[in-house]
Amino acid sequence: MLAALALGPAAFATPASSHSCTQELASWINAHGGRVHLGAATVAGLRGLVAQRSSAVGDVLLEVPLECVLSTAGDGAPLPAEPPPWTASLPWNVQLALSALERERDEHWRPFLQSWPAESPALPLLLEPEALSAAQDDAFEADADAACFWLHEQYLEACDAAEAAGLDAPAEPAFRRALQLVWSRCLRLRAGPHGTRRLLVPMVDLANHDGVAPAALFAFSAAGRRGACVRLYAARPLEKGDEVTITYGDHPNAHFAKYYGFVPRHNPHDTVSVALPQLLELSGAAPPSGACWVETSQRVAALLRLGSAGCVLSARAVDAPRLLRDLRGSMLQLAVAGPSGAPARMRALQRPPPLYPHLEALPPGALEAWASRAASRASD
Ligand SMILES: C[S@@+](CC[C@H](N)C(=O)[O-])C[C@H]1O[C@@H](n2cnc3c(N)ncnc32)[C@H](O)[C@@H]1O
Repeated sequence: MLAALALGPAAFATPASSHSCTQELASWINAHGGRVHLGAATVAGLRGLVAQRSSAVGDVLLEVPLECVLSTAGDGAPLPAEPPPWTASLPWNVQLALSALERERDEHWRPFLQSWPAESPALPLLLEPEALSAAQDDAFEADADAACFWLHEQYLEACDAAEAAGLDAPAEPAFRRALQLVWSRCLRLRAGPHGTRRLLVPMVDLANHDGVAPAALFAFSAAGRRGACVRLYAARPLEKGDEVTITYGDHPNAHFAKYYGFVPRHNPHDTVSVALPQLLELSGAAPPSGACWVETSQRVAALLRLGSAGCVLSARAVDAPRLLRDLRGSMLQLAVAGPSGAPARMRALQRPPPLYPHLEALPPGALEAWASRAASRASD
């Protein structure tokens, strides 16, 4: 059965005609030489894909020919539907959004683009400041603000590019919706001779995320009925009516919130960056001024891996005893910013950060003792 995976309410209203849309979409893909053994269903307000027949691991559930796929430009062999040349100076996601907007007027693309939701997902950049502050995460709030600003800047850039090409600029609401839908619907794929591309693939973009046990895997294949295509393969045995999910990638929760408008319930890849002063303040042991911490720990940052126990939206709400317990537990890794002062999360992405020797194996009580020593130094 279709599992309700959403943590929050449905991200967007699914149009009433959504299922006739997806039938038309399937016919369109078939008419271009594809194969569709999937349908759409809505459970608890969330539309997703369902298997139309039972399948074994490795069975092809869906095959979408490349002429039905919108792609970014790339260095490899060209793909049939790359963005219009006048968008070339813009970031890849803006190019894809403008490509989709331009093709909305093209009859060929109607079955695909009308299957998109009327509204974009409830992304943090759309939230009012009061709603954002409920996340209790300054970095998350700042990032949402920056995304809002970035989107407006991109709109102005897109208008300039359109004007230089002698075209009408898109309306800002349509541009924003298209870009937000591109964020939440595109795949990054190694596409054989076409190189690595970001693609908007009809029907695949109806698959919801399951990062723990996705039902299907997507891949480029040169062996479609009519040549190259994107395929969905069954990743486990499926019965008719089972939800067909994919994984959107090993991202932390902040990434899911920012680009997809939801936070997975179980996410083994979630990480939260916490500066040591903040960590100690949370523990209730450090003085609120924190100046002493910043000096003594030289902008020490912690990379906190909470596993399925937490998410970025509630990280600061975690109670101090549990935080301290986690600190000693194996789920937690502490990393330290080096002399460059770069945040631990950024360094961790580049290469494994050196572990801070004092924190590597933290004995019970050590953190509290450290906190109280620093607190007494701060009050001297
Ligand atoms: C690629 S679309 C998936 C299909 C989408 N449900 C639809 O009806 O078009 C991605 C969007 O689906 C929703 N979504 C996907 N997986 C989800 C999940 N596990 N929980 C909640 N919402 C999810 C989010 O709104 C996300 O931005």
